[in-house]
Amino acid sequence: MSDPREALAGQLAEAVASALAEDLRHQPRALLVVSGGSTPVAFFRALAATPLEWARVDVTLADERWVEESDSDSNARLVREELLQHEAAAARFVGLKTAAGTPEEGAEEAAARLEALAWPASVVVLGMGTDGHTASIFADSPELELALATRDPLVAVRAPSQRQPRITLSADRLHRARRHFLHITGDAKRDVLARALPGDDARELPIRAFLACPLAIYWAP
Ligand SMILES: O=C1O[C@H](COP(=O)(O)O)[C@@H](O)[C@H](O)[C@H]1O
Repeated sequence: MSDPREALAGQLAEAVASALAEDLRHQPRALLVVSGGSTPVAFFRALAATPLEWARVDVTLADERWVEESDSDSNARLVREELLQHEAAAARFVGLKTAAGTPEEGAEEAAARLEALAWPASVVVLGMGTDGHTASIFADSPELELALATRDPLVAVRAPSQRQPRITLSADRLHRARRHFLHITGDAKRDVLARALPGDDARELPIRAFLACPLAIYWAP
């Protein structure tokens, strides 16, 4: 039997590519918002190998750690190394990290970059941590209420549970997409999602902010 996580990544890549192709039939460019972390690597590799009019695709991130792109924790680095390859090398990537020293100082420039993109996004692919966070919307961050409520596109985040400051697309901006996918693997994340589904307090489990809209859940053991 094939590796279930590889198979899941392939199925997700197929669904995302087909959504992008569908939107490209009636608009000049399509926007794809992806998450970082470890889960998306197999998905990025599968998507990068998929034929598509990539030169008409913009890619940005749901969130970023405020680290240099040379840092192994950089989500931009992950996207460049794993997604913007092969067929997908022609896509245009717009990162969230700027030259500013802090996400608070860099948020305005990053927001201006986002405003130049064609919203609504065609697809947002969310991830989720075992603490129920998604993007960089963390239950323990002082910016939690802001990230869930603001109409601003970005929020600078300093969560005590995280080593680095971060920047995240707000829940409102992440909602501005035609299609939402959640990509998770493993029993621990399945159990967190099972706990999140019957409740509605996104301050406890931020993933709940995305359970009230259509969300295609891609899970494998
Ligand atoms: O910190 C992050 O975590 C989540 C999940 O990451 P994973 O390593 O468990 O796959 C991710 O969705 C988010 O973009 C990332 O910055």
